[in-house]
Amino acid sequence: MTGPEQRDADPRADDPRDPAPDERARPHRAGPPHAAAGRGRLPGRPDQGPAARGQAGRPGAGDRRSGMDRGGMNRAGQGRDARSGRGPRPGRPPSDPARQAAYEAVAAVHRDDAYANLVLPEILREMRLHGRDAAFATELTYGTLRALGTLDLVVAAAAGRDVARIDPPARDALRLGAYQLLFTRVPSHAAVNQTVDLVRSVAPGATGFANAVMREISESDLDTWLGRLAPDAAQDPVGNLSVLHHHPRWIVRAFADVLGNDLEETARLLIEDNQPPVVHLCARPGRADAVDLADEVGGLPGAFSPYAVYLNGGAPGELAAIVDGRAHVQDEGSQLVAAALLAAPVEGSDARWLDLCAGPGGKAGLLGAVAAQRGAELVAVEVAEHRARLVERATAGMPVRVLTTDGRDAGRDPLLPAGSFDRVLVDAPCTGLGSLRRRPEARWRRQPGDLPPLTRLQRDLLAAALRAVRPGGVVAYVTCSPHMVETQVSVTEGARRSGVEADFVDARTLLPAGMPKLGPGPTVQLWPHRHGTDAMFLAVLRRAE
Ligand SMILES: C[S@@+](CC[C@H](N)C(=O)[O-])C[C@H]1O[C@@H](n2cnc3c(N)ncnc32)[C@H](O)[C@@H]1O
Repeated sequence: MTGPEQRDADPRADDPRDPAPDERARPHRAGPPHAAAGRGRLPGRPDQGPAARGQAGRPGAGDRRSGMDRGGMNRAGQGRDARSGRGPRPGRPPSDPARQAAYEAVAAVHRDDAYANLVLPEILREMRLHGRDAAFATELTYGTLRALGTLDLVVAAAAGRDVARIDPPARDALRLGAYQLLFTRVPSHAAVNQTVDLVRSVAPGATGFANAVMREISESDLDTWLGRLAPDAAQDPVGNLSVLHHHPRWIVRAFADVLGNDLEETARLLIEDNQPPVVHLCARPGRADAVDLADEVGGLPGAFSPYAVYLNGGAPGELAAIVDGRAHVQDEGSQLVAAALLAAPVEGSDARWLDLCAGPGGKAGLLGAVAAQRGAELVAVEVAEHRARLVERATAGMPVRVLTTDGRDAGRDPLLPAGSFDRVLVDAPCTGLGSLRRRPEARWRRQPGDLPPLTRLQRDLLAAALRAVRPGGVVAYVTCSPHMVETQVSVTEGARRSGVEADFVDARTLLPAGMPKLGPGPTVQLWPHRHGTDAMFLAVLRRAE
């Protein structure tokens, strides 16, 4: 992806809400966003086997580069040369290239803390996989990682032991095999044989074990396994949803809390979270018009944001409009919350805007484009040096000044003086639970223990924003998480601790007319299953005169 929203190894491990670089647009669904098919089989493809597909493109042992060459960095920012996992052994019969690629990606995610959306494209490139093979490898990787918790229950039940007690290479191969058996149309015999071949090449001692486990899994279909393994819906509804829809229990609980404990709606959200999102473009104001851009790229104008275009397919990074800076890849929800900051009425001066958490620059790209139209200047603050450079790239040619500094110092830092900005955006670092569609492994990596440090940061950043905004000016507080403690609690606490008097603006009035299901206000929570966007939260505060 060439757009500014590309995520890299993330020092803050915050909300990776942006479209994944390898993400391909999926066909747009007509009509309002709706719950997709339940827990049935996902689209797979008939297995052709390595013989039918030929061996072209399979790298020999000599072609294999070290893990460091692909996938680059892990979450800790370490190179992958320290990887300890086993690749296929020379001379052993490897499985087919698509499955091999998926195995390598899943293993890198678990072994090296890699991000699937970064590591998989590298592996596909290295293995020279394209077309159907690349699509199959992507489906296997993303599907396996999304459904991991449920797959692990199945593998453990079939193996008669917890997955923690299975050798990691065999465990990852079995997870991929179970996914093929239960979630795709790959014929059972092919899923079993290919998985056993894969285990033979990565964990030869476990070949017989893998064969037995795969055969046991293949004895029952997904519904039967779920019926056996999911807690009873009447006794433990959250646990039941957690297994049925492959989300950790604490995340299901958090979503249900925000959705008023409506478990049917919670299920619709979980189902939507398991779908790859449609890729959205933002037609940059003054540089492109959304309707014209939709024509140009063969997409559809967005349902809500005046800047949004839904892509129908293809690689967004290759589009001329992206390459020449007329558009960038950005979820429609992100566009809406950035535009809401600009829609809030302010009296008097309106030329100094601040983006307090700007990297990698998606919203700064939109705010900067409007600043150019309105004769304003945007100061974009980002604490991480390399992300600040991404903001510069995303806002090239716009009236944007990028500062690499800590946003918590706003209102004290002479470069960000108190009471000097007319509009301030706090797009706070968060758990990213609102964009689980985009990062298949994220739901299993995130832990409740991530919340306290993030919420402290959120409150401090909001307090700094309230110090930096002038009386009568507005602050938009945004997260890509619907978790109550990151939204309502952080806003209330941040505002209280700032010592600055401020009032809520009804954020619903700042969104396009006719948007459905925005709740009672004054804050707004967007949802994938209601609006087709990431689950963005928006609160708008006006500093008292
Ligand atoms: C949710 S992301 C912002 C996304 C961005 N607004 C966009 O639309 O592309 C949060 C950003 O805040 C940055 N950040 C974290 N702590 C910060 C701090 N104390 N001051 C400034 N930026 C910070 C992170 O590095 C990260 O780039």
